[in-house]
Amino acid sequence: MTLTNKIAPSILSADFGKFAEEVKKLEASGADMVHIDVMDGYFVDNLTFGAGVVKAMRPHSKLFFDCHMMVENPENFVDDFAEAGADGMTIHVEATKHIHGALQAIKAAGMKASVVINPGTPVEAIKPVLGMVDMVLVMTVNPGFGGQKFLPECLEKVEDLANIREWRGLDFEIQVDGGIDDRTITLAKEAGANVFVAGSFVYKGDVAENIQKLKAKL
Ligand SMILES: O=C(CO)[C@H](O)[C@H](O)COP(=O)(O)O
Ligand SMILES: [Fe+2]
Repeated sequence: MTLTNKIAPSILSADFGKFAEEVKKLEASGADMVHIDVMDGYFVDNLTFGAGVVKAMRPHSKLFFDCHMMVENPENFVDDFAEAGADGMTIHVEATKHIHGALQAIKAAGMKASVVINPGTPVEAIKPVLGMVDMVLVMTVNPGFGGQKFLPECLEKVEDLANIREWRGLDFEIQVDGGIDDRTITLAKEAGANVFVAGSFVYKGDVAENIQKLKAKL
């Protein structure tokens, strides 16, 4: 199975006053998707934006809108995000009592359905849903804020997921998120990840140049 390597810049580190311009710039700069960090102030200690902002950005880009839902009970937001034009929703196994049903609802709404685990959550917690997801996100920082230090101990879970995928003949992608730069991306790739979220690294300086620096490592 060959999975394409992808760079997913996180607009969490972009200028919140210029999202239309920022997503256009990402498309012109060779980004493969736009990573949209939705935080509710409950699941994590930070509050960002919701479906209204996704809807406002939608006319400005054809890129895949990859919504990382750091919200309690993400199943309550499926219809709003589908209507807003989200392409995929990635939901935390820690945030719902009904992970299987929530993933089913995302698929039924026509979006890609993905699951995410925090640094303290084992792969075992998501084994029952691995056969139904498009992507597994392994957090490499604790969720809530950009600019944190990469946690290398999370890569063991990336390796385990890549092995399970092979044994079971599955085809989900493996994404990493948190502290990805032009050094840590290589560690994550070697562990078996193929989708790389990067916020602070991409937005420190020239966006296009930084995306190319990451792509050069893949
Ligand atoms: O989900 C996130 C935080 O919860 C962000 O996507 C992530 O932190 C990206 O930012 P950086 O590359 O600066 O670590
Ligand atoms: Fe994220």
